[in-house]
Amino acid sequence: MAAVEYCFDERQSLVTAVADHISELLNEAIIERGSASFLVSGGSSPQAVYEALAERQLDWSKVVVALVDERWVTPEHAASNEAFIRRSLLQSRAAAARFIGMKTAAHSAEAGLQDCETRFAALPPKADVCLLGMGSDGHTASLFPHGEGLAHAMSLSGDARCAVIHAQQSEVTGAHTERMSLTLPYLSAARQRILLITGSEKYAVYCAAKASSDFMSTPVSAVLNTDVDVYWAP
Ligand SMILES: O=C1O[C@H](COP(=O)(O)O)[C@@H](O)[C@H](O)[C@H]1O
Repeated sequence: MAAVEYCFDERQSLVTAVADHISELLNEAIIERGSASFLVSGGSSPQAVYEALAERQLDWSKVVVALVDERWVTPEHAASNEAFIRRSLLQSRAAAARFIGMKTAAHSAEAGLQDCETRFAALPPKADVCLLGMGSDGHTASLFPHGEGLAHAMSLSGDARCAVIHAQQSEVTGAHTERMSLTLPYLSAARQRILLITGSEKYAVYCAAKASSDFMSTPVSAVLNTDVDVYWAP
């Protein structure tokens, strides 16, 4: 298991390379298995990749797009990852894709967990592509350092796909500490993981995470312990 790094001089080349890689993988999945599943992250880093992907010629009607994590806010909220994916990815050609979000009508993430698990049961045991981001605190998806629920979400013995996380409030989380996340086992089962990182501050966090086995302090370290392609640009 290893992380393979692809470094670029500037962001546009990174965006094109990641969009090329993902569209190839989705296309191969459609040819080989008749459909493709794509696990997507929120955050600021992937926006340009999603906008590029939305224009790619793929049979998007055979693609299921599903979130890796969500803040427990309604899809109308400015901080909603679902809203972000609908705005950036599910446009143009990619509007034909099916979407699985995490926020339910339930008043809390705990109360919504079972419905969320039911939604994600529609996905195959191994999703085809999983695009992850990383926060400057070493979180990925909503696996936040020392978050409540983290040990359960990271436990390799469980077969749950979704988990509730209560992150510790920080500059990174803002007010949105109540989260739903895919579990480490389900993220790790994907046929291909891609970690997208931009900027020198995050590169330093990534290097430290790669050298660490303290998964509770830097959850992204657990992903770096699997086969993952890491794409970086300044
Ligand atoms: O909270 C989140 O942050 C991470 C990283 O986002 P970025 O803005 O630093 O790129 C993201 O991967 C995750 O999906 C999101 O909910």
